[in-house]
Amino acid sequence: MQVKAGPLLSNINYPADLKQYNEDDLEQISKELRQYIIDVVSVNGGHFGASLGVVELTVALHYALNTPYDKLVWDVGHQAYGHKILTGRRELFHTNRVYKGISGFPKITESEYDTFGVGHSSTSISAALGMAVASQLKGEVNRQHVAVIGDGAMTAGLAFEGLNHAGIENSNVLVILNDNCMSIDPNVGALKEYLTSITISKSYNRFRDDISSVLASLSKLGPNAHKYVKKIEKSIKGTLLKQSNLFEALNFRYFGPVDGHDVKRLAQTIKDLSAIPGPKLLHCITVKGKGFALAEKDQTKWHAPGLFDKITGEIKKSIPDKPQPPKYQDVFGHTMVELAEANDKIVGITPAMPSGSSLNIMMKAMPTRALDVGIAEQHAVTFSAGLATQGLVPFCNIYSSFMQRAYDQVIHDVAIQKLNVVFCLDRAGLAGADGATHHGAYDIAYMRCIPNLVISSPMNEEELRNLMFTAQQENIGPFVIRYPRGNGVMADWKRPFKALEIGKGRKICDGEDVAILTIGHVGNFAVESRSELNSEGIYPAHYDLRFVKPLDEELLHEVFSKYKYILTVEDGSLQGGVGSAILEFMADHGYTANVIRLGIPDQFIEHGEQAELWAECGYDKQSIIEAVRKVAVKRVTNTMVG
Ligand SMILES: Cc1ncc(C[n+]2csc(CCOP(=O)(O)OP(=O)(O)O)c2C)c(N)n1
Ligand SMILES: CC(=O)[C@@H](O)[C@H](O)COP(=O)(O)O
Ligand SMILES: [Mg+2]
Repeated sequence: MQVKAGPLLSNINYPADLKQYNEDDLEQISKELRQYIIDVVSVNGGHFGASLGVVELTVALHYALNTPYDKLVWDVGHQAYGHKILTGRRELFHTNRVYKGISGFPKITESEYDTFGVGHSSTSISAALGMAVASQLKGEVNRQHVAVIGDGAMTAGLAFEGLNHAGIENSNVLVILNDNCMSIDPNVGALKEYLTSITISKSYNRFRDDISSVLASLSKLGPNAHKYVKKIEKSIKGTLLKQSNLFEALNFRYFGPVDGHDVKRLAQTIKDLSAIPGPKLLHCITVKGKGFALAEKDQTKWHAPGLFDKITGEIKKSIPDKPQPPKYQDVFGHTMVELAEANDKIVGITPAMPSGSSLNIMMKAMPTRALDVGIAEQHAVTFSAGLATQGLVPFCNIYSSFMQRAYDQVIHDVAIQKLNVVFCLDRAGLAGADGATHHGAYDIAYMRCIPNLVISSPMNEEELRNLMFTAQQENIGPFVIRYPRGNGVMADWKRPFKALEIGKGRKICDGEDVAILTIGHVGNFAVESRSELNSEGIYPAHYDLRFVKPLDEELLHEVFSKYKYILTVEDGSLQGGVGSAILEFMADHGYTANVIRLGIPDQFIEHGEQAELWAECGYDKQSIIEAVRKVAVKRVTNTMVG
């Protein structure tokens, strides 16, 4: 749905248009930009609070900088809607995150203003530094390199690796720390406490005022201004502040805290800072959800609320004809509490996704036994390993695509030492509207090659519970359970726990000619395909593998000795996935059969509804029907039982 922009915003297609306006118009432009984001996101969905919080910062940056010559890098990118609207995509913004529409994150192929593709957090400082060093090496002059990073993203080790390096490079990098005290859930950790303390500390406020007056006089001082700043800095700050300010100690010049909603002052400050060479950090205080009262009040709920009524703030729920099964994440959350009540060794860990993983259910019920460790996947894994060395049973819940960050930790800290860590990989498979950066496409392939791991995937909620129950038993070793974004299939999922035999799959039905082998939730697509195929006289067998590793060899010997065609279906990359494992089994045991593999092809899949993407990749119900039809022989009658 197309939405009309306000009178000033409708004249702005690119930053050059913005620059035609007077500084005094920036407030009105910010107002219209904020309203435009509200208007579109309310009917289209997407991330919300983060973009509202940086409206003024976005306007100020594009007003003060010379983008795209100056390089502006957004961290995570979920806050970059204003940036998209001001850089040639206002008219397209209604297609944000829609299948074949524009991406919800900055993307290098989408616009020259998107300097770096993002989606995963905490990359901005390293990327901006890389650009700044490249500028130096290429002899480019007067180019600014700006990283805008949130306080949540700043909790990651990667952000500190970037700061640590930038502090000795003397490159032209400005880090803007967008501090709203929030990650998706409230931000956590000692850094957050430090940022709060410098925000309220009197000496820093005094320091901020001193710096502000220096900056105010800068424009009068001309091109040699930075020399004066250095001199004054020396006398104001001395070693005392350097020692007491984390960023100063890392050789950054620290400015702030400043009001991140005072657009005019922000624009002036950014212009002034551009005249100062070397690494600088501007600490901006903003409010996530700014300008939409409910979003300011419940910032977690309004991080990405779905569709809503922009007047009443009512979040719209699509009303299904029948009650929906629960989300896999909620089954995980409730089951954690049940298991932890019975087993006091269990601990829950999430790197900054309490709501997304539903570990918040356990955090509420057992606050000392469920921990949010910040956006720190590597730490989450090694911390879990540490817990496991002491006989505890950590359930470390990480979205499949974010687990890519912690690969070495899985191998080096957990698998080699065969520690009892349970990895619950949520959002495994195609994640939907977040697109290529967030699809959990690779976990099967990248985990399958690691010795000592058990890798499993439940076909429904009961299986998820039973796999969790199985994984927490003593001396099981590292255990991976992968499950997708969204709902399961069972109304009555809360059934008594049952231990599953590791490496054992199950036969769902016998058949003729073709055997379908599935792993995880996509097994339901095969079940759904059956009635249509049966009505045509086609009767494929169906097996749910349940374990990717170890494979159920007995089951596979049965399949290869009975069926001519074997169709594998997985919600993961074909390269190195379950289908590949079946081909390896076939080669290792000298079988010959026609193995047809359905899954994610060797390309990055863009954004859209999950169902659209499953169809595009060719492993939804319809694709299974078509693949089986191509090879199966039609029978007039059949005696097979389902
Ligand atoms: C590596 C990684 N882990 C987790 C996430 C999920 N995530 C997206 S935004 C976000 C919170 C970011 O907080 P902050 O940087 O402060 O930005 P804000 O939303 O507050 O503006 C998280 C945890 C991610 N995108 N990347
Ligand atoms: C930007 C980001 O990484 C998160 O906000 C992500 O979009 C969450 O995804 P879910 O909605 O699947 O929790
Ligand atoms: Mg934040």
